[in-house]
Amino acid sequence: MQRSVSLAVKAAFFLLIITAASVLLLVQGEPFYWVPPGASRCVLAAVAVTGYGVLCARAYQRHRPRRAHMRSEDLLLVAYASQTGQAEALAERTADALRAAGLSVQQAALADIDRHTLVMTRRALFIVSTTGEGDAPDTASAFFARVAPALPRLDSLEYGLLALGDRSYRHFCGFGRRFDSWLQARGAQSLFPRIEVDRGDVAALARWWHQIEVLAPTGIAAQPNPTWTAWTLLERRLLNDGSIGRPAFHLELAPPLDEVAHWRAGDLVEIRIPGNGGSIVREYSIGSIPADGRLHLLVRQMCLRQPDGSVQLGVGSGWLTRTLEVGQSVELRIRRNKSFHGPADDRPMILIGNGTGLAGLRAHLRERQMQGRYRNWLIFGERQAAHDAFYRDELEAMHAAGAITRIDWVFSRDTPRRCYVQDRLREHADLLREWIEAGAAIYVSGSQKGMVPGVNAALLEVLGASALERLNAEARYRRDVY
Ligand SMILES: Cc1cc2nc3c(=O)[nH]c(=O)nc-3n(C[C@H](O)[C@H](O)[C@H](O)COP(=O)(O)O)c2cc1C
Repeated sequence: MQRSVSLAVKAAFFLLIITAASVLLLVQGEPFYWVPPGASRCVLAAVAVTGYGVLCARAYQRHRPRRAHMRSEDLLLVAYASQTGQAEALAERTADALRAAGLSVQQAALADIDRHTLVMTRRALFIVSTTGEGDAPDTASAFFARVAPALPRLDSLEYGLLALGDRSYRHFCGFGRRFDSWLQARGAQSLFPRIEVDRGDVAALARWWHQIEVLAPTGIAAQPNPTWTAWTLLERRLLNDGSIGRPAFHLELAPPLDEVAHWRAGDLVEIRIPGNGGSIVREYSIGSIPADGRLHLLVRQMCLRQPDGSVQLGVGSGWLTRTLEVGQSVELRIRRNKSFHGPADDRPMILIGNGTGLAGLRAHLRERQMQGRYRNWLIFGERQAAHDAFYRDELEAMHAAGAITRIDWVFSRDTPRRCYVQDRLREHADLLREWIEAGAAIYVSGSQKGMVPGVNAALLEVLGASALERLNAEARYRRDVY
């Protein structure tokens, strides 16, 4: 900024001189008495050309040092691949800590890194999670489709890798491990052995911070997690009385009096569930927007069968829907989940979800209404129309008011043949293609088991693999899965 201002001042000064000389020339005829008559115009032209050349050279120099800087030893790339925001949040904290220690850091989503940047980078930290069945987060698949195939070897790259995962899945840190092997195969050198984090494992994260400290010669400031704040449960309502499905509750929480909470549709909340052996953390999609003044959750009571055959409520959902009482406080913190934020422009949005996946979609619909973006198509699936049409009145009112273009309610148990959201997509294949041609983005929210793969298969059928890949690369196909 500073430099472009001084360049502009120089350019203005230069123009002033030329103008002044031209005026002199017009008024006095021959201002340059030391040159032969008639040569003044040549002198002016020479001055103009030289000045222009100097300006160009300065502009070129302005860019050159930056590129040289990119090469410098201490520029560090912190890249992340995240599905639900944890890797992204860690990348941000890592980058902040290193910047505070005086290093030049570039932080970026893996999907936004181009070939040039990766080839120029000497040191990088990668923080990547695994989703699906050992899969890469959606945004990272764009990197592998677009950048990875064209990359030369990365022999001069040194890197550290933090892989986030959950051991209860079959392919623990599946993507992190594959990404590590891919880097090795390209000739990149690891700065330290890959660190794998099982469900936020504190010891593994401490190892990461130790390695970060080693990279920062002056040491880094302690990196506590963003602080927890005590919110108050103001309301809890059963939404599916009489349903054959497990009870689903609408919860409303108010922030502490002195807190102005900020979040966007698509963000999540981490809740500290107190227990005998210490607290555990559970995460939920936020179902409201800050303008609502309250944080809304849609929580399904989970049941776990114990080894002795008895049935127990899930730790998080049991506490939130039964133990916790209205008026009591809940320790929580909001987590940004950029990969499920709404489109930046007013393109149409197709929102597909089932069960409690409606929470995040509802937040989007409310945000879109606030933004005056009304081209929204909601496709929501549950079991029975009589009991499971969560938020029906509110959503139908938005539809009637024109804030939602179209709603498809799909109830699987109301018809002899079970019908799911993916079937509805196939039924409306033409309409779907029309919306996509009009630039629509697809947002899917719901369970990994059944719905999300089912919707993916239907989209593949209707739109084709390359179109779906393109949508993914353009961030027009986003998923919030659990
Ligand atoms: C739908 C879903 C599928 C997952 N699949 C895997 C998996 O196959 N292997 C694994 O190690 N972790 C798996 N996880 C756990 C995530 O990797 C872990 O929660 C991680 O911290 C999420 O980081 P993120 O928020 O940056 O995406 C899965 C999580 C979800 C919600």
